Amino acid sequence: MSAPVNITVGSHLWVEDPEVAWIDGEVFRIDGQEIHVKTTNGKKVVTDVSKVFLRDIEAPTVGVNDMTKLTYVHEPGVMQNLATRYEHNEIYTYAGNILIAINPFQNLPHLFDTRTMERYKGAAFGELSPHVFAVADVAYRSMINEGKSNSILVSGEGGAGKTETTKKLMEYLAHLDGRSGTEGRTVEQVLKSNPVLEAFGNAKTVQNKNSSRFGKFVKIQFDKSGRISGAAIQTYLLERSRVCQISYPDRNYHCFYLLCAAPSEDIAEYKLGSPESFHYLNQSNCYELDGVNDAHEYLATRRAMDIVGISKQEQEAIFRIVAAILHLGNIEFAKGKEIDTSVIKDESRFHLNMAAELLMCNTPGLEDALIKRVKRVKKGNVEEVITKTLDPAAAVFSRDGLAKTIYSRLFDWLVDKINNSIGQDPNSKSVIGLLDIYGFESFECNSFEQFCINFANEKLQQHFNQQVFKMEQEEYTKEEINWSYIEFVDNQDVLDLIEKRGGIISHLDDACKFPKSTHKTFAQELYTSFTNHKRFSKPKVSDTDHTDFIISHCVGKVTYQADQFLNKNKDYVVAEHQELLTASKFPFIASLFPPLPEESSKSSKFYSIGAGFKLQLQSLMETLKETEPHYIRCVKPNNSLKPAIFENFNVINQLRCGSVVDAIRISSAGYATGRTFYEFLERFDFLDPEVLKGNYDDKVACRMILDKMGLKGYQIGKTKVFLKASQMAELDARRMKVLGNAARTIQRQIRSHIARKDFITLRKAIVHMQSLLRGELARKLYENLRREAAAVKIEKNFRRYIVTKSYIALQMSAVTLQTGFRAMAARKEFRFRKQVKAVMIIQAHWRCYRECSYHTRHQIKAIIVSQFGWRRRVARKELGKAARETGAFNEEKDKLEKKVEELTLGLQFEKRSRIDLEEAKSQEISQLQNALQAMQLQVEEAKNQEISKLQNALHAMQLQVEEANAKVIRE
Ligand SMILES: Nc1ncnc2c1ncn2[C@@H]1O[C@H](COP(=O)(O)OP(=O)(O)OP(=O)(O)O)[C@@H](O)[C@H]1O
Repeated sequence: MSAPVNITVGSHLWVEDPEVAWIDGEVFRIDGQEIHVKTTNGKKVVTDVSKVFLRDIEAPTVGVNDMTKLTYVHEPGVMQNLATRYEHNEIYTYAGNILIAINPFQNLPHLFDTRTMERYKGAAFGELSPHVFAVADVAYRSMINEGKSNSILVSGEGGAGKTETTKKLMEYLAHLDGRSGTEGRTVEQVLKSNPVLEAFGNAKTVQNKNSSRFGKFVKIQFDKSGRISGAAIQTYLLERSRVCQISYPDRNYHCFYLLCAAPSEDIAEYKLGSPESFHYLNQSNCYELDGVNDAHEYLATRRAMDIVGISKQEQEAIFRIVAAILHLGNIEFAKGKEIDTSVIKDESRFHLNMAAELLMCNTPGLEDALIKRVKRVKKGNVEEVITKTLDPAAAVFSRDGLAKTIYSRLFDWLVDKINNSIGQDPNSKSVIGLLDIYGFESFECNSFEQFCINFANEKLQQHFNQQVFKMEQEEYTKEEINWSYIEFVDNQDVLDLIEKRGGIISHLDDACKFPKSTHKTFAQELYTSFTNHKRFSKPKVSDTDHTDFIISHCVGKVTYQADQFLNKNKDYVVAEHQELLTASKFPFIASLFPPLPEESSKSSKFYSIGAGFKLQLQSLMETLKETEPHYIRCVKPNNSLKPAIFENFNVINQLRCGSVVDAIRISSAGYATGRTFYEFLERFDFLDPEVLKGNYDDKVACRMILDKMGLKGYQIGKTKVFLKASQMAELDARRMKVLGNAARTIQRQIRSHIARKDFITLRKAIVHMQSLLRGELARKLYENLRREAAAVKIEKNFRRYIVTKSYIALQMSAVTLQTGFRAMAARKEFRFRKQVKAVMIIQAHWRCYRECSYHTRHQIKAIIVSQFGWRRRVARKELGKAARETGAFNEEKDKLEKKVEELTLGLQFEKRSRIDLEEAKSQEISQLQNALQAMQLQVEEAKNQEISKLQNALHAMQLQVEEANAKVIRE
């Protein structure tokens, strides 16, 4: 970092401060090289001009998105910018190619919700505020457009937020995939498997209560159409020592505590107790995590296992092993009767039995595997077997070795199982790799784990350097463009020190192979071999027994304690352990320890963890080299008390570890893109139609395009065009515009063509469908009409039948009635006639009688009259004669008169009786007429009643017929 030269009195500067790293102040005096500054905390500082940095007092109050835009790129400026942004909850900032992600230590849901993902989908890089989604989107688009695999390297110190960031990246890629349901579940499966991996691979550390104790590289595979088609998780270097050794405030792997908090039936089955009762857990007095309920987590882990496809039996087996490891840890050893021998303490027998029961191997077998070693010594042609009992310390070592071996095999099994459940796509050509690997570690006590972690980080740093600095700058030189070189720390020498033949790892392997080696001889070897190595040193301590050594890593010096290096580097399964576990009656355990070939099963074969890790890293680097890298550097603020969070050296160290400041410089000074003329023309030739028409040399054509676009400050090398990120962005924007227009025109044409084609097909289909439908409708209509006509006909016939039937019935009844009436009338007539005849006869007789009597009377009368006359004449004659005889005559006359009078009276009486007879006759006739009339009325009434009954019946019948018709029509 070079100091500014244009400093005057009144300039605002950053000066170093022993407490807060950098503090700002104002220059009040300049004495040659000495600068006098009044700092904002009221101090007056005198410092050298080379140790101060100009402060941009006009810097935006909310900071800048991309630190290449900072007026002054230097450490305090970068720190200030990050701190300002962090205060505004802006946790992401670009530093050239790198995304700096500061751990917010709080949930910021608005930053990661689906709407935010949608916004970043396809958005041009830099268009929106910096975000982890933008990095994932760029990687995805680059993979799709360039057909090249991409990788996102997430680094940072423990607890900086690497794992969380990786999860967000996966969530975004799953969102881009946009599928739900059973398809496209790959990334979700990876995400869902996290709780399982975390339960077995994460633990509480000083820095992070959920620290991943293994490195992870998740390869997300894509098919030709850019859809996720598979994924694979590769894990690195699980911290095995943690299983047996922890110190406050760390915890062991979460799974042990989860099992101790399991439901009572599980606890009873595995004969477990509280974590305090187990040696592997009670070495640290920390058992619980703030805000975490282990009982709930146990169930959540079980659920996650279900999702990942780990069967219930497998889950039982897994937790059985975890319980067995806890019991193993409680086996203690006492000195045996013979010197340098050991026996299992009586009070540990319970745990020995439990461990044997859970591992399903016989107890004496386990006891022997823990404390006895069998050696085969060849004497001539005879092989002699010597059994040696281990001393207590070696037995403890053997016990811990067994626990670690079982645990690491279990972890590897889990990773394999998860990979099988996710599924890989063998045909996938494009991959996005997400690397979540531990950052540089430098503690008070650094052992083999820190050595490996820091080795991995040196490797990644080299990869980063090669990508960002070395290759780029080498290319500028090769292309002979105007370029001022930026110094960067090349770490090849550190890597040589560690991994090269004759380096620390090979010394370590040699020491491991040589039975008499100790950590002291190993350290001594290192001291002598690397006395003059500028990256290696020996601490200046008076203690001659110490075995520490210092490596000057690219981020600073780290002192390692070599005393556990040999033990920790050895990965082998003791032959006795292997034999015991292979013979386990528990198939799951036996499958974790498949039988070894005959010769290797007899002795324990050593496998170097360091060398294995080196190979793993080499393969990882090979993979990364084939990908387009993107970097995310996670930073962990010291505390959450804003704004003082950055006023500490730790954060500065993290930025230095990531070479953040240098990366910003190179990004702002360098050229983000260098493309060959061919590539450039292939991408941008259509920006200048003249280039397309003419037959220009590639270099000239490139220049023509760049000039036409009005770009300044680009460089044209021997074979490549070099552009700054902003220029590339400008060209890309224009390209996108032209392509967009062209695409729109093509789309318009194609859409109209497709639409027309679709329309014609649709119309044809519709017409066809219509004709089919119409035919169907007509057929239906015809059928309906036919049915209707049939119904009408049936109805008609039915009605006719009903009506005819009722008519016939009516007619019959009418005829019957008529017959009845007629018969009655006839009888009546007959009776009447008979009566009339009788009456007439009576009348005739009566008249006859009357006439006769009249005649008789008149005859009598006439006779009488004529008699009277005669007699009168006779009388007269006699009267005359009497007159002559007078008296006699008068008397006679009186007598006669009396007789006349009597006759008159008789006549009157006769008349009166005749009248009476007449009256009686007329009365009888009127009575007969009345009776006839009444009879006629009765007949009429009966007839009417019968007719109305018939009519009602007819009406009801008609209703029935109509109803039947309606039913037929409805059907
Ligand atoms: N983006 C984020 N939003 C909210 N909290 C976060 C975020 N990133 C990290 N954290 C918090 O920081 C803690 C540590 O994060 P994480 O486990 O990702 O760190 P790490 O870098 O992977 O650590 P280690 O190397 O120890 O595994 C998380 O448990 C979480 O509480």
